[in-house]
Amino acid sequence: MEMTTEKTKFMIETTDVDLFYGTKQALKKVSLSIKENQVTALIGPSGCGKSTFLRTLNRMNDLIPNVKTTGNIKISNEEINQAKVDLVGLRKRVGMVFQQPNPFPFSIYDNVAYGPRMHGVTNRKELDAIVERSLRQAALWDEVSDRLDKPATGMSGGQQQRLCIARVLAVKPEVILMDEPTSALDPISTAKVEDLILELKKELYDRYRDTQHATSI
Ligand SMILES: Nc1ncnc2c1ncn2[C@@H]1O[C@H](COP(=O)(O)OP(=O)(O)OP(=O)(O)O)[C@@H](O)[C@H]1O
Repeated sequence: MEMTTEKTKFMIETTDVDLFYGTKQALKKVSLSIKENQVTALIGPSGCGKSTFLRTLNRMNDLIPNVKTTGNIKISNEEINQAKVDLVGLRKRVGMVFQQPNPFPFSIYDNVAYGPRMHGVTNRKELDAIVERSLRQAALWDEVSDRLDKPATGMSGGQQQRLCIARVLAVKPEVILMDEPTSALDPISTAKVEDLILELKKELYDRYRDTQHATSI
């Protein structure tokens, strides 16, 4: 069932986005509008620029030397492709999950609490609640609630990827970018992550509906 708000708006709008790695052009005039409250997949041949495009949406390409991006990129109607944008704040709003699960070498709890702590949450009860909510949303709570203090690196690959999703959810992003999040996983873990993506669409839509604060994946 397609879910729409009464007034559906675009969460992401790009206009004429060009991107160069040095002299090599990887994106040419990409103009795209993506609605809120939905899961949108980008499909294309290897090397066509899918990952590059995703990274323009939270300015991750800025971390790569000699990258030049031009054009307009709006998230929730706010232009993000300009110097004055607060990149920490942007990456809180636009979270990212990568192909390889990349948990920090900390405990399961500290992985999820990392983002909220970075954004100023210090109260233990509040952090406990965020960690539980995020792990439940990532369909991981039942598997790890009795070993939150254990290293995240001891989890299976599929669990690690769901932990990375929980880590993103902990800071309540508006958009979650996932770059082939199941390609390194076995078929059972892949099915769990795919189910989770559809569950999240429904749950986050319900959660944010009242505040008109939506999440796109
Ligand atoms: N850091 C980089 N420096 C130089 N060129 C790069 C860099 N990253 C990607 N490219 C080039 O940009 C183009 C787009 O790459 P990108 O990884 O975005 O494609 P993709 O569609 O995600 O591919 P795949 O499906 O294989 O992951 C490719 O030609 C690639 O070689």
